[in-house]
Amino acid sequence: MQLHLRKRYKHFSRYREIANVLVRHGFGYLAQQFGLAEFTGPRREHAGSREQPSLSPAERVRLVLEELGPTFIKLGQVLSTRADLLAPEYIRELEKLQDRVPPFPFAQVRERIQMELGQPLEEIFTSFDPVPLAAASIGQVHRATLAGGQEVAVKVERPGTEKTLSTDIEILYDVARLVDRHGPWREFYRWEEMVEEFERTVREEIDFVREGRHADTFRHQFAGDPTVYFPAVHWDYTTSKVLTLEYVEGVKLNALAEPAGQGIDRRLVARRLTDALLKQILLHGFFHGDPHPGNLAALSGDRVLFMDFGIVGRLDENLQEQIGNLVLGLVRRSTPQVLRAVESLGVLPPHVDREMLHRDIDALREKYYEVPLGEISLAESMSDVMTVAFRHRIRVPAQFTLLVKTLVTLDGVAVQLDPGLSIIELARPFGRRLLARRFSPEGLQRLIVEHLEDYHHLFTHLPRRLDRVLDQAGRGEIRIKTVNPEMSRIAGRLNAMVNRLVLGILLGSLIVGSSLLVGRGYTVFWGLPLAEAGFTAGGFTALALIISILRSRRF
Ligand SMILES: Nc1ncnc2c1ncn2[C@@H]1O[C@H](COP(=O)(O)OP(=O)(O)OP(=O)(O)O)[C@@H](O)[C@H]1O
Repeated sequence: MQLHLRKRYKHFSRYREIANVLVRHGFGYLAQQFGLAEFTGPRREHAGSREQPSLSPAERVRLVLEELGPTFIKLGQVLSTRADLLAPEYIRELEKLQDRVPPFPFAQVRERIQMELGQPLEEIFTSFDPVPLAAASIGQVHRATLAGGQEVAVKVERPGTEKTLSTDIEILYDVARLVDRHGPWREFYRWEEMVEEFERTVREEIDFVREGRHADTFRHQFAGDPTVYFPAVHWDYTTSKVLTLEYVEGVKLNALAEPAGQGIDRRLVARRLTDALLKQILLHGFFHGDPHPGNLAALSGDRVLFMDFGIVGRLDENLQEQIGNLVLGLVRRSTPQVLRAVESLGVLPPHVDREMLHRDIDALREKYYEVPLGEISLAESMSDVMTVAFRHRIRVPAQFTLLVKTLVTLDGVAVQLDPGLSIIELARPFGRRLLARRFSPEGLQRLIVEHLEDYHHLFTHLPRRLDRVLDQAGRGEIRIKTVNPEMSRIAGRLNAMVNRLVLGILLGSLIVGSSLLVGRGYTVFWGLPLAEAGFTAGGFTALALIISILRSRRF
């Protein structure tokens, strides 16, 4: 297997780094399969190998990704949402991937701000805390005050992020194409497509203008809602590499340790958070894709603050409809309906064992049949569904897996705040609303208007066509013609074979017949002996037979 030559030399040192990390953690065979073996010496595998027999393969995968830096950490985090692709032990390990890194120096923050905003830091801000509030691999957040007096949180991109990302993504593409062509898993996964999807996600995440727009969208959708809050964006001080947000002080949900701590009603916060996310998912089709407790805080009056809008999920109408069916299924407690919706969401592999799939689906139905709605854990039921998808290699859309991951994260956060909370119970009114919306006069009208042209065509032509068909049926004149292109090819071949057989028999008879007539003195026209005439005819027949065989390329 050969990697693309030009790229190989352009990114030589990075390739070598990746190969060595793989080998060090006992994945030398993978380096080989990914075409990276040439970047490591054969001895290194043993000399540098840090493989610890006590660590499971999943743990070692996590260590590899952590060691390879931001792109691979992100890759691992994205993969941790793909319960349809990876076994549960890998998902659990990848979920642990930490994006905490040492902050980059304040001098670089200052330089970046001046370069991006075109003014020295001191002219824009009256105060700027050089110690970041948080530092991640893509950026770090500083607290500051604008010249106008507004308190802000400034997120600055880590220098070199773009370059490292581009190199790593080029390498990932290169390896993916190679694996698609020769790898052992090419039947099941389209690796290049997966890298494309990943690239789209991370590029979106490192573009702070997009993140700002996401924040604005949420702010707009929840304008006037006193239960949740989304910080405002200071667009004059925002570029793709610097994001300036209104600073909002709250109690992070991961710091809400005491049941009655900090005068906050944990149950109310849990309920409001769940409600807001369900609204985003089921009504707006646009949701916060990373609601972990570090990205959420409680404000006074138990208002929920959302932060970090780098990862958002979008549900197109079709997906929203299927998810709507899923929720309706949950509300009606009809597991078959839930599973039908999931089945129609996914891409079934060509050789799926349908019988086994249905057996698994039945087992799920039985598992949840007797359980009261309020006691069903959303996280558990979703992961059960994803396990079935994984077992049968059903590929589900990335947006759906992000949704599942979001719901599972929400389940964790909300249940920790209020162990008695049931997301499924809270989804019930949305289910009703969805039903009402779908079957309301406006909903039906919208449906009809959307399909008006199709219906118009159908209704204007249908009576005439129906009339003609019924008329023919009445006269017993309906003929059904089946065309099988394979059939006519086989028939053609058979014809040729029979012709050759007939020629062969004719040739045999001519030779035998003519031999019997030799020396008998029988003649045909112009005194030509009959036996010779027979042999001549045999010669021509033999020639025709040879030509026919040669033309059929079956000599
Ligand atoms: N508007 C804000 N007001 C107050 N603090 C904020 C605000 N935005 C971000 N922060 C603080 O900065 C931290 C990191 O912000 P954010 O999550 O956006 O950065 P990140 O680099 O994407 O981090 P991660 O990927 O780990 O979530 C938050 O956890 C919070 O403490």
